[in-house]
Amino acid sequence: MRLPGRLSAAIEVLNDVEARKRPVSEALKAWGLGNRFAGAGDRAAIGNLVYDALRRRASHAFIMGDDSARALVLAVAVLDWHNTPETLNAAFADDAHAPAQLSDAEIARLQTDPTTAPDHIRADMPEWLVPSLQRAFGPNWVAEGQAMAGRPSLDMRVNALKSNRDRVLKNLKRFDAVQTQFSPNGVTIPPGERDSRTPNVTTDEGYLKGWFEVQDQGSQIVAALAGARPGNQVLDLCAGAGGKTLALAADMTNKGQIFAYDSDRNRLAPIYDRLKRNGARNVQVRAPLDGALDDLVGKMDRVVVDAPCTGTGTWRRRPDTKWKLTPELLATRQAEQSAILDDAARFVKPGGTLIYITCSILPEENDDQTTAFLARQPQFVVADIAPLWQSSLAAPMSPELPSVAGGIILTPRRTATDGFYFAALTRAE
Ligand SMILES: C[S@@+](CC[C@H](N)C(=O)[O-])C[C@H]1O[C@@H](n2cnc3c(N)ncnc32)[C@H](O)[C@@H]1O
Repeated sequence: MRLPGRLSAAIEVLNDVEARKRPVSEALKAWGLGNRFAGAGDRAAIGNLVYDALRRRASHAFIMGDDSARALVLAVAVLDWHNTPETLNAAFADDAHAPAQLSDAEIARLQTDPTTAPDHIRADMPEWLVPSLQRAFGPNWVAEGQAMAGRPSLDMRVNALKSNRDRVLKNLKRFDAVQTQFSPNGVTIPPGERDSRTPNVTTDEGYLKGWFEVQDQGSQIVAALAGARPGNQVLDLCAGAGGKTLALAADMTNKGQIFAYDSDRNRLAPIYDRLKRNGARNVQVRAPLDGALDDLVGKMDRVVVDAPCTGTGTWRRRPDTKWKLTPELLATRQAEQSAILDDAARFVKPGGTLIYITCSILPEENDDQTTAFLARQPQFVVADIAPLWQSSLAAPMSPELPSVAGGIILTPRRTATDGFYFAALTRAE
């Protein structure tokens, strides 16, 4: 397929997402199944167009004066992929699968000065979140939003139980993988431009042998900050598929014990295979049964709460969810978070630490939760993150990261990672 056909396909996929209210990944998959002539390169390019269109939906719709799928895709083709309207129209004239020619009105709209847009549109953020973003980032909130509308890198955590970073870098040299800035075990492949394909590293023999896991550097940083050390007793209370569990097991060099729990069996299911592939032998998976964790009360050195959240920190990867978030969903997640924090507190032994993590940038899910928890549970105090950072990570902590309540916030703009919140809460002796 040439670019005109790929643009038409991207328009079709976006219309399908809108009409059927289906997740974009599903719509892309369905398009691929219905158009088997399209090769891997075509599917990657169409995916890039669709995701780019959703990442900058508000600012591109402002420029075009139109938020239709066609307007968004044309804006990506010209403004992000640097085609000119003239070359597009010439290519469209030659291609039976092309969208209709760009009209004079569309070409004129593409000249719109984006700096004339209201702030939330320049930031490509839902307007109702502006007060939250201002609270989290002060005057930098527009720049933070703009960075959140970019493409993410592909990050991997080297599994020190089975390999080392030099070996993995050598193995992934063909993808131009380089070391991550902060995570001492991280490897990253920078995001490509336009129709570049993200490599499927999960077919690499190194991955299959358990040498590395795909994990955003932000997730690696917060797992490292959790400070799990060999010999510790650790409860990973929201273990899900085990991304953090595996990192904790490696930091503990398989010594001590991790208890991995999740209230959702389906989410927990992949952890068994992943533990095997990673050679993580100090993890006991606890299935969600009544009383499953009763024997752990008051005994844990670390309790990690990687809480269910709105996922606002991952909007570069799942930009469709940016426009679907509602105040009701946020309120639901907040209620879950405070209940889980209170549940988690009972497992922490005196002198132990409760680690609170979200992949959200919203203060309602972050500092507000920390502050409210400390008020409800006065036997906990917030721990200083600076020494944790210094002893666990490869580059200094930027003074921008600390939040008002004593946590830190990572973002694409600050750390070239997904958005994450981390707070360490220590129980008095
Ligand atoms: C952010 S995800 C965890 C991701 C995982 N730690 C990782 O690194 O791959 C949050 C998880 O919390 C789980 N969860 C939600 N409510 C819970 C509860 N009350 N107790 C334990 N887990 C819960 C969800 O099922 C979900 O898997």
